[in-house]
Amino acid sequence: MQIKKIGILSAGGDCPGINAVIHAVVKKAILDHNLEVIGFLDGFQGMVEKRWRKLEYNDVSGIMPLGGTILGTSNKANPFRYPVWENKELHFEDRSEQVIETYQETGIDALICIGGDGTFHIAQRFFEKGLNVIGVPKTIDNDLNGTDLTFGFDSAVSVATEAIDRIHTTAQSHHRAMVIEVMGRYAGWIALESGIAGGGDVILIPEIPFDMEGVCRFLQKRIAAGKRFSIVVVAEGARPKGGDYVIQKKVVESHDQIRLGGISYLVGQEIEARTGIETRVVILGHLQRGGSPTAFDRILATRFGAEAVKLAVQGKFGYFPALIGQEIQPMPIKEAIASLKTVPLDHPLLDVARSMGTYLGD
Ligand SMILES: Nc1ncnc2c1ncn2[C@@H]1O[C@H](COP(=O)(O)OP(=O)(O)OP(=O)(O)O)[C@@H](O)[C@H]1O
Ligand SMILES: O=P(O)(O)OC[C@H]1O[C@](O)(CO)[C@@H](O)[C@@H]1O
Ligand SMILES: [Mg+2]
Repeated sequence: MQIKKIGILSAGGDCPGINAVIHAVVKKAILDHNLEVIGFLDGFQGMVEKRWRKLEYNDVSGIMPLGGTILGTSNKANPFRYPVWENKELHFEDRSEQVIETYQETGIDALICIGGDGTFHIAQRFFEKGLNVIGVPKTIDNDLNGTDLTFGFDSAVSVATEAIDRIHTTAQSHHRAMVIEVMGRYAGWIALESGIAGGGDVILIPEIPFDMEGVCRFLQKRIAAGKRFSIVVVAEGARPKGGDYVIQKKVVESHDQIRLGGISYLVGQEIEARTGIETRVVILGHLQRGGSPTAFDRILATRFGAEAVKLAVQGKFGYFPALIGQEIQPMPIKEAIASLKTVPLDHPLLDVARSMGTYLGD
């Protein structure tokens, strides 16, 4: 089958590099294959509501370094369980048929879905319903299976590392403990990598429930050794042993309703109460998702975008381009959603952190 027209959408949380994917998809589609490209607005919401725009070559000029996504996104619009508010009451409806209608009406031959695990779940269901779907793996969390890396992760780690560097100097000047909370609900990749890059003294990740007493003992030992400040990097999904997540709010329309945030306050309060060390807390939050992608993410996003077009032209539907070692390889979307890619307890970076004298809370 020779394809003539493709659609593209970005769904789930935004992250640096989505525009670099759109840039690559549109350029390669037009330059190498003379395809027409349309972009659906706000993820699957735009397919349900029939909102899209044509993407011409000039529309993507200069967007590579821009954060966010020029198409908009939604992390609530699951067409199979679409949130509908009526008289302030929420109910869910199956709007998947509308997506299929939009796909057919627009005359696209393939749909490129840029997203994380949630988006890939939806994409896989549409693939099983007969749509020609291709995925592009996005998420700052790096928790998608089947690919060594997702784009967005390197940018988030860079932002978090710079923040830790800045916090280091004020911690040092005031002889304080500083607790920095980074994103990562169930996977501690951002905390682990930015913690190592920023020289964190303590790194707490969701995969290793932490011992609060151990954290306090460790900080006191640092003081006894003449280190008058400490940096504690904590993932938002980290939990004390026997304890639970700190939930900031619930988003009722979401598949995973909980939004985490605030574990750093608990850790900071406990440090101050148990050790008397003056402590301050910083939550980086959505700063980690905003702004310009790193050069690494621009290149990875460009490789993914170009490969996604290649997969579409080859008719390799139900697949996404994955980074395996240095190579980009086609991987079934199914593979990516089989389970979440958390930090394995025997991961070499954990050993590296320990060898640097970092305490991991266990
Ligand atoms: N397991 C699932 N099965 C079906 N739909 C899901 C699932 N998880 C999430 N979704 C839906 O997929 C959409 C996007 O999910 P989510 O907000 O987690 O973004 P994502 O694509 O996983 O990217 P990220 O997690 O990086 O933000 C939401 O509409 C959500 O309701
Ligand atoms: O943008 P929202 O809805 O606050 O979601 C925040 C969540 O999304 C992510 O940024 C990406 O999945 C997580 O790290 C974080 O827990
Ligand atoms: Mg997700």
